[in-house]
Order: sequence, then C-alpha cells, then structure tokens
Amino acid sequence: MVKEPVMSEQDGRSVIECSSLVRIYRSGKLEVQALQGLDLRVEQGEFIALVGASGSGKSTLLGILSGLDAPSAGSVKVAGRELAGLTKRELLAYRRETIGFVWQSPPRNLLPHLTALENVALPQTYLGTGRRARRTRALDLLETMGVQYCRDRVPSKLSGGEQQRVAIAVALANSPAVLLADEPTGELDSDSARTVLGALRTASTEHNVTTLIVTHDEGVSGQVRRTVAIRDGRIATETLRPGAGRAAAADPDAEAAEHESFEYAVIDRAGRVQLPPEFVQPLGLRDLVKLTHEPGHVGVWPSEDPAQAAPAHESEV
Ligand SMILES: Nc1ncnc2c1ncn2[C@@H]1O[C@H](COP(=O)(O)OP(=O)(O)OP(=O)(O)O)[C@@H](O)[C@H]1O
Repeated sequence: MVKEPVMSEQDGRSVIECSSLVRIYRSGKLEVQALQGLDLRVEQGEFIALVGASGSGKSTLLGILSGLDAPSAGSVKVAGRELAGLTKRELLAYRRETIGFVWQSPPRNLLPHLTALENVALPQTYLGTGRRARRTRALDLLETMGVQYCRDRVPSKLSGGEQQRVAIAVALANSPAVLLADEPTGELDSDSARTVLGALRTASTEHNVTTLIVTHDEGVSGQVRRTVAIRDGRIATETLRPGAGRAAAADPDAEAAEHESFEYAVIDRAGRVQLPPEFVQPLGLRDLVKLTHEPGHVGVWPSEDPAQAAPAHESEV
C-alpha cells in the first residue's frame, strides 16, 4: 500500500501543522470551547511533550490528530494531508497507516487473548503484509523495545511497564509517521515510567517517528527537548532544553546543555503574549507593565519605579 509522503506543502519538513484550530463541544444549550484557535507545528523526527492543566484541551487535540475527532474550524495537516476533508474510509486508513497511538491504561492498548507477538503482528494484516514478514517485524519490534522475552505471554501475564512497551511496538507496527501517546506513564511506578520513556525515545530515534506525548509527569516533560504548554485551548508557552535526549557519553556538550533551558512564550497574530507565572510572580507584575525597546530584545518592567527594577522578562526579537 502506498503512503502519502511525510511532507508539508508549506515548508517541506513539518509533520504536524495545526492552524487556528477550534473545537467546540455542544450539548443542549451549553457550549464548551475546548480548542480556541490553537497553532502548533511539529517538525519531522521531533520528540515533544504536551502539558497543561486538566481541561486545557490536550486530549481534544490528540483526538483530532489521531483522526478520532474532527475540528469545528481551522486546519490540521498531518504528514502533508489535510484531515478535515478526509472521508470515513480515508480516516480509517489514516489511523491504520499514519498514526500510532498509546493510551494511558495498559490494558486498553492490547487485545487480552492474544500474545505480545500476536498483538504486534495484528495491525500489519490491515496492510496486507504476509504472515512471515509480520512475524519477523513483530519480533524485531519487541526486541527494540526490550521485551522479546514477553513474546508468548498474554497481557495479563505482563507488568504495566512491559504492557506499555509492547503497546509501543504495536503502535510502530505499520511504520507510522507520527506516534501519539496519552499519559503513557500515568499508571506506572517511577522505574517503569523511566523505562517506558526510554522505549518511546528509542521508537523516535530508531524508527524516525515524530512523537508527541501528553503528560502530567515532570519526569517526562523535564527530559524532552521541547515541551509545549497548552492553556485554555491554545499553546501558551514552550520550553526548549537543547541538551535533553542527547547521550552525554556520546556528546560532551550534552551534559552541560542539559542544565540549560529556555522558556518561550507564544506571540499571537494580535501581538499578545502570555507571560508564565514564574516570570510574573517574583516581580509582582500586574495590571500595567512598562515596555522598553532594547537592542535586540524587549524589556518588560513593573510599572512602579522601573529604573530601579531588574527587567522582568527579556526576549530576543
Ligand atoms: N465530549 C465532550 N463534551 C463536552 N465537553 C467536553 C467533551 N470532551 C471534553 N470536553 C471539555 O473540553 C475541555 C477540554 O477537555 P480535554 O479533555 O481536551 O482536556 P485535557 O487537557 O485533556 O484534560 P485532562 O488532563 O483532565 O485529561 C474541558 O472543558 C472538557 O470538559
């Protein structure tokens, strides 16, 4: 089966492009705007964490990206395809071929009466892959995830962490362009969570799959290079950690860079920027702030006695 190219018409590298995405839930006279004009771009091979308070719209976004839900307005392109125009049949093919998904709850990811090997082989039948090739690929994926010893066990005989690693192998079975994971470590102890995060990273690097993880777990968000924070249905801030995810032994700069991180705020089309609390609270910024033009950046100052206060926020422009 021929897949659409993993390419955006816009810049040739973005695998996920959400533009002014809106999702409104209606029940009776009530309306909830779960996504309120969200913009997000994720490049080929990126490994990112999506964080945000409960109700901020994370699951809604994942539902749309996975083709299970549709936006009320706006555009969402994955692997170069606009999802809004796809028929039901095309969406089914999209879910089977372009997206791999890992849910929070380990039992939800696997069929209980099939062994780990059979679970990983199953999705490949949708692509018409032959029996021997399915088995070979399933064994390879279980090995990559470090759970080949689980191949003949059914899910009830696996730990939560083992089930999640088998689930990642299932998600990779059809070589998706994008791997989506909704709180994949949410029900695991910290050791298992670390192993599963490592397995996701392996999936991303060895299979070159663009990976987006929704998480509340700071152990996860603190270790990925790019963390995107969603607030009230929009991307509010981003944190970039240049060294995160690089092996220190292989890269002498990685350890130093791991301690360095930059927080970015999103500036919308109207020029609005939402400053994160850790920038606002220490200086008691409220109501009116003073803006100054500085060479190459903008200063944001408390409005009272700005000459004596340190700049509250400086950003390169
Ligand atoms: N099917 C639905 N019908 C009506 N409102 C919904 C529906 N699904 C989500 N919502 C509302 O949309 C908003 C965003 O919900 P969403 O589940 O996307 O948030 P979330 O960030 O994933 O939250 P959590 O971290 O608790 O899972 C919330 O106000 C929620 O109550």
